[in-house]
Amino acid sequence: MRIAIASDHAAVALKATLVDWLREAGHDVDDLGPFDTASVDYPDYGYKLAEAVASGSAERGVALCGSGIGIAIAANRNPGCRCALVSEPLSATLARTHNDANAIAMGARLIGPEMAIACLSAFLSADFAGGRHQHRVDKLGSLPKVTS
Ligand SMILES: O=C(CO)[C@H](O)[C@H](O)[C@H](O)COP(=O)(O)O
Repeated sequence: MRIAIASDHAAVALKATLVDWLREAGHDVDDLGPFDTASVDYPDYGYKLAEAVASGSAERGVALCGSGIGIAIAANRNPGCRCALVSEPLSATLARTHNDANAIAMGARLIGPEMAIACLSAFLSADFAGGRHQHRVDKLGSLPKVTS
């Protein structure tokens, strides 16, 4: 599977760990940066990550920052990106089965590499269940646009 991954400065080390794990598992990885720990702004990398999954250049996305919160908010500004903030594997599975999430966000200052790998593994191995969940996911894409 082609997977895009991006972080901010707080999650560069976790990103490197997950890139290695993904490549060892046979995935094609687009590492969208950053590549050192100089301070950067999570909206810029959430934007890039969302663009990769929304455009179809990546099938799945992984978004990382200190808490996972900021980069998830940024990624979800793109209507083509459904990014779920997770910290344990059941939520990662449900993000796929119920929400058809195409990206997950995790917080490098909140969970360790083993838990992050467990979440990512669960996310990548689960499929969207469809059925009653389909029209709910469809509604996410057709909610009225709020301008104020
Ligand atoms: O968690 C984050 C945003 O939700 C970021 O990764 C940052 O860690 C957070 O904003 C704190 O910023 P800092 O410059 O690393 O103190």
